[in-house]
Amino acid sequence: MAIATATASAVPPHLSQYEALYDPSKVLKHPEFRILDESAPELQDKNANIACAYNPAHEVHLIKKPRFAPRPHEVIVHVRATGICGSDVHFWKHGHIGPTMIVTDECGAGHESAGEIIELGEGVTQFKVGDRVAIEAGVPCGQADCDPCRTGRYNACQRVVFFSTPPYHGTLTRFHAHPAAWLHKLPDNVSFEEGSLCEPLAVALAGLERAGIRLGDPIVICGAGPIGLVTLLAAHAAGCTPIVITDLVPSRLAFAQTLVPTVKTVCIQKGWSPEETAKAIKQAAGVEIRVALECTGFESSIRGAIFSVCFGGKVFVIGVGPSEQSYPFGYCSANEIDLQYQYRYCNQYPKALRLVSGGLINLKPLVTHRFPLERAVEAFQVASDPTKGAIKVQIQD
Ligand SMILES: NC(=O)c1ccc[n+]([C@@H]2O[C@H](COP(=O)([O-])OP(=O)(O)OC[C@H]3O[C@@H](n4cnc5c(N)ncnc54)[C@H](O)[C@@H]3O)[C@@H](O)[C@H]2O)c1
Ligand SMILES: OC[C@H](O)C(O)[C@@H](O)CO
Ligand SMILES: [Zn+2]
Ligand SMILES: [Zn+2]
Repeated sequence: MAIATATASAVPPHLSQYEALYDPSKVLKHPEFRILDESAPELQDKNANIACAYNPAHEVHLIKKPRFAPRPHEVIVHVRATGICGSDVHFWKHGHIGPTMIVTDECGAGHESAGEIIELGEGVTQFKVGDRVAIEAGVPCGQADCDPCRTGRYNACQRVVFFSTPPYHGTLTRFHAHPAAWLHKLPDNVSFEEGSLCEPLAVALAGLERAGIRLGDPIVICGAGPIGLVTLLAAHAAGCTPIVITDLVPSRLAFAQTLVPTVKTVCIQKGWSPEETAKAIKQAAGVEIRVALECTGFESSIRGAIFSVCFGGKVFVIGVGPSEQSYPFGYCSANEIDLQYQYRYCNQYPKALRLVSGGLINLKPLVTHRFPLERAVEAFQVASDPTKGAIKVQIQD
């Protein structure tokens, strides 16, 4: 399914306000809009709607966006914590994700956010000013003529407004307008920082759910980046054992062991064949592996995962890599290997918040670097530089 970047014509009337609100031509041509350098006086003004954006010239900078009044059924959130996702960095560095999500203009980053409601639009009854919320960044159309929305698999909605995917500005901003229906109240014992981390956790939870993970499943997780690590935390909470995790970078595997000391680590050596990768994984597991949760998207890792699971096993690919890849058809066919893929998530935020609030998943250690909003450009540089050793870089306001 080509991931459509919603255009004005495709966005139904009730979402057109987002097209208007977030369409670059409406934001970038607004009299208040400007690109800010580090000496801009606006950076001293806590009422200025500062945001962080990337553009087709592969620049990332601070911008001043207009402040918007809440529309009916919408609220204004003072965004207090935003995590930088690898996808934000990818849009900045490469200008696209897959064949259709292209940066054509300045586009605000960020889709892992939580904050405090400061203004209610008409008709909002489920929240009050001061409520603390996690922002679900994908706002589907909810129309009766849209099967995915009508059947609840709204991550497939072709009219979705996914904030930070062009043309929609993201939630890495001081003040963000959002439909109240796509906010989730934070339990009192869940911080803004944890609320923002519920976005990558939602990705992992959707993967475990659709992969049919069960108590006692022997699994391998390929890749120990933020997604692989939240997947590790979720799989451990779900009672998977043994869990093997792989990566190319020893420090990321060491970090994984601080999160789940019983995890078995495999450092993939350059030049290993997929069969050698699988052999190392199987040796580390000591038992047959039923499911591989692949969190890199790279062909070599996916192929290694295929050879590592048992007859009738499953490779569930959360990673997003090159659009065209090859895989060992004959081996998959003769071993009844199920291959499954995932695109974002649906219906996961309430579960994510329950697991964090209930103490089953501790996300706090994932945040390794924190920056104030005014230093978001520096934060992006740290997030994009593997030598800095960041796992999750958070921007807080
Ligand atoms: N399906 C979705 O909805 C969804 C949502 C968010 C992110 N993602 C994707 O998940 C993937 C992981 O995201 P992330 O933020 O953790 O990325 P990341 O780049 O921070 O981490 C990827 C990790 O994989 C490791 N790696 C690379 N090649 C490897 C190999 N051959 N074997 C083992 N490890 C290898 C890297 O060293 C790195 O630590 C990305 O492809 C991202 O686009 C998918
Ligand atoms: O966490 C959600 C993912 O990063 C996004 O779907 C990205 O891949 C495209 O916007
Ligand atoms: Zn993301
Ligand atoms: Zn829809």
